[in-house]
Amino acid sequence: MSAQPSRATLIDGKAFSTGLVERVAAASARLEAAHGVKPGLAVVIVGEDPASQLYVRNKGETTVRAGLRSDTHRLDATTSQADLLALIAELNADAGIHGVLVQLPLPTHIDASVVLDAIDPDKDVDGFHVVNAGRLAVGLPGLVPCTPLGCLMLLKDQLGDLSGLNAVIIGRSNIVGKPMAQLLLGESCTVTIAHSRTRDLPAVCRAADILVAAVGRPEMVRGDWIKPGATVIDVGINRVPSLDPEKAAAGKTRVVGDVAFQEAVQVAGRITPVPGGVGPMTIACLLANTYSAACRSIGVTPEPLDA
Ligand SMILES: NC(=O)C1=CN([C@@H]2O[C@H](COP(=O)(O)OP(=O)(O)OC[C@H]3O[C@@H](n4cnc5c(N)ncnc54)[C@H](OP(=O)(O)O)[C@@H]3O)[C@@H](O)[C@H]2O)C=CC1
Ligand SMILES: Nc1nc(=O)c2c([nH]1)NC[C@@H]1CN(c3ccc(C(=O)N[C@@H](CCC(=O)O)C(=O)O)cc3)C=[N+]21
Repeated sequence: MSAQPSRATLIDGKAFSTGLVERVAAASARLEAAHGVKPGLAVVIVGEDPASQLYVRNKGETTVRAGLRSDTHRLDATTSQADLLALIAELNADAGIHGVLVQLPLPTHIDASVVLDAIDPDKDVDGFHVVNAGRLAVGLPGLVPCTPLGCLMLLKDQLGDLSGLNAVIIGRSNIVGKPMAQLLLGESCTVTIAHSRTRDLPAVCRAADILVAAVGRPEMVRGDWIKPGATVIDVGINRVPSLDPEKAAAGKTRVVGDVAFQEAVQVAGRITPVPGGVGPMTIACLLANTYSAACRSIGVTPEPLDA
């Protein structure tokens, strides 16, 4: 008899996010009944990037399904930075809007950091404003970036107390890697941030009890980079040609993560799939942040939304 290879438990971000969206919907309905305030999210998209259009549509649909207000502002790719800043100023001043998200990437003639820092930090539901990055770094309450927040919720749900665990994050972007590191440090993990200059990345990864891959390179993390039993969170969303050569020739694509899933699933203890893992959590956390921002705008303490 040959030994069965062990298979990791799948972390079902899609199911978790459905529950989180339901909790946001219920808490928002109570907020509206008690205080007459319906949380409102404004999403601004500049240009026609098809992937961005898809995410923006998903966000809008989920927001409306949760009973929140959702406004989408579609601006032409040639919109000037000044016109974009003028729209943000309007949204900052709009009492019916509690969350403002400017979809990234922006066209190259616009300076993203200027635009992100023009958003009122208390409406910055992406958590990208320098003030919110600072609050997270020093441990003050603030709006936390949605993708790392969603990863942390999944990790706590799976593992409970994270203190003392070795966490390795591959990627040091301001929107995923750095805030993920801050959150895990806040949970008393021993945190390593790896990036393109890291020496012997496979060896660094093999020390991880928690491995978060946020690289943007399809299936870069191999099975033999993973410590047996580790928890693997795959943030990557990469479009690659379809496996079927005919479909690939016709331009059909599929989505894969930054982790070679078929290898990793044989070694890891738990792993998020792509799709159906971190992606849906990002959208659910955006709604949770919009709900919290709406509460704080009227001085109400948000209800806890953890499972
Ligand atoms: N699921 C979701 O909701 C979301 C998914 N994503 C996905 O997550 C991934 C990361 O996104 P983002 O953080 O914006 O990406 P960035 O491109 O901003 O950052 C990528 C990071 O990976 C590092 N890196 C690149 N190549 C290597 C390598 N060969 N070895 C080690 N490190 C490397 C870079 O290092 P260096 O700094 O040295 O260049 C950089 O820090 C993407 O696939 C993106 O699509 C992003 C946001 C939300
Ligand atoms: N200001 C800003 N904030 C963002 O949060 C932001 C952004 N800009 N620009 C683009 C990235 C990417 N992003 C995703 C959101 C949801 C899924 C998602 O729902 N994914 C599904 C479907 C994946 C698919 O099939 O395409 C899944 O993984 O199951 C993915 C990626 C948010 N981003």
